[in-house]
Amino acid sequence: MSQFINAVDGYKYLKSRRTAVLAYPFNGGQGRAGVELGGMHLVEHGILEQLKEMNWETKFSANEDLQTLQPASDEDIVGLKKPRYVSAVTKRVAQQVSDAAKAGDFVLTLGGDHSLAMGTVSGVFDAYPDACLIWIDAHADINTPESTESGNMHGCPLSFVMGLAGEISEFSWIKNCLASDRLVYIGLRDVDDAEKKILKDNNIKAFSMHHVDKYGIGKVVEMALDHVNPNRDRPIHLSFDVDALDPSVAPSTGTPVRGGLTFREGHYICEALAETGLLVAADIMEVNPALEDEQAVFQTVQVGCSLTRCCLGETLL
Ligand SMILES: NC(=[NH2+])NCCC[C@H](N)C(=O)O
Ligand SMILES: [Mn+2]
Ligand SMILES: [Mn+2]
Repeated sequence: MSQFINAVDGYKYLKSRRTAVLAYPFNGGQGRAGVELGGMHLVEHGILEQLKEMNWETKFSANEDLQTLQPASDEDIVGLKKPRYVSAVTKRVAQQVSDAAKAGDFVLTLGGDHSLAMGTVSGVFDAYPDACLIWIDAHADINTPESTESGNMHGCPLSFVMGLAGEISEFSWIKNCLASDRLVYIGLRDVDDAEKKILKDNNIKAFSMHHVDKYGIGKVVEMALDHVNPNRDRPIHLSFDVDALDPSVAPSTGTPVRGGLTFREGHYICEALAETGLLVAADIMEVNPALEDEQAVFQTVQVGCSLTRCCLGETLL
């Protein structure tokens, strides 16, 4: 395709075969300790070497100093927990993601909890305003400050980037960058009543596990792309919460829900998106190595690494 003058090995929007790997040791968007260790576990499991082996140059940021962004006091705002900490961290995420995307790198974000996506989505859409977002999750993560029952901001990131969260001065840096027809979900099975109303009112396309069973994952990914990317020309941001996978596949995560994607369905999604040549960024979120036994942690970290490699083309022939 001639419009993609910088096409790099099938990745049409990248300027070189380089991945910016951004790890964020952050757990402030939810209540369970350990999720801050997820990204480094993927690194210790060898994700950087694996990508090098696949001929990707990697540029790694560990963001070990995130704690310094935590304010001394952080009172709830409209029921949101740790709002200032989440805002400060995700603001940094947005800047780093935007810089890397503008440099033409593939942006790989390793969480940490899913509130980090306030930053990744802000950053990707700053660099690529025409992008679309594919959100793989058991949950919709679109609660507003008013609708959230838990107050955990990992259940809210999408309402902030879609302009549904209302005016909160602490989050005034976040732009309404994501239109409702540029978002599609796959894997949903635990959606709050208030979130169902938000999805309906805003006409947001969602493929639940029911649809995966009904149509099969191949057809679901095709329908998802038809919705957000009908001409197959927009950059794609994939945000993958490992709790989309069945707990038998990815047990070490903070909010597991039974009846999830199989190992192959999860990998198929990553492969099919890599195959479009339009993928510019991927988030691998909510791996919590403090949960379940050693074997479960190994399995979850391993699956996080293999999903990542599929996004970067490992299994394409
Ligand atoms: N990223 C996640 N695992 N989110 C879980 C969110 C659960 C629930 N809907 C909430 O808002 O608290
Ligand atoms: Mn989830
Ligand atoms: Mn999530």
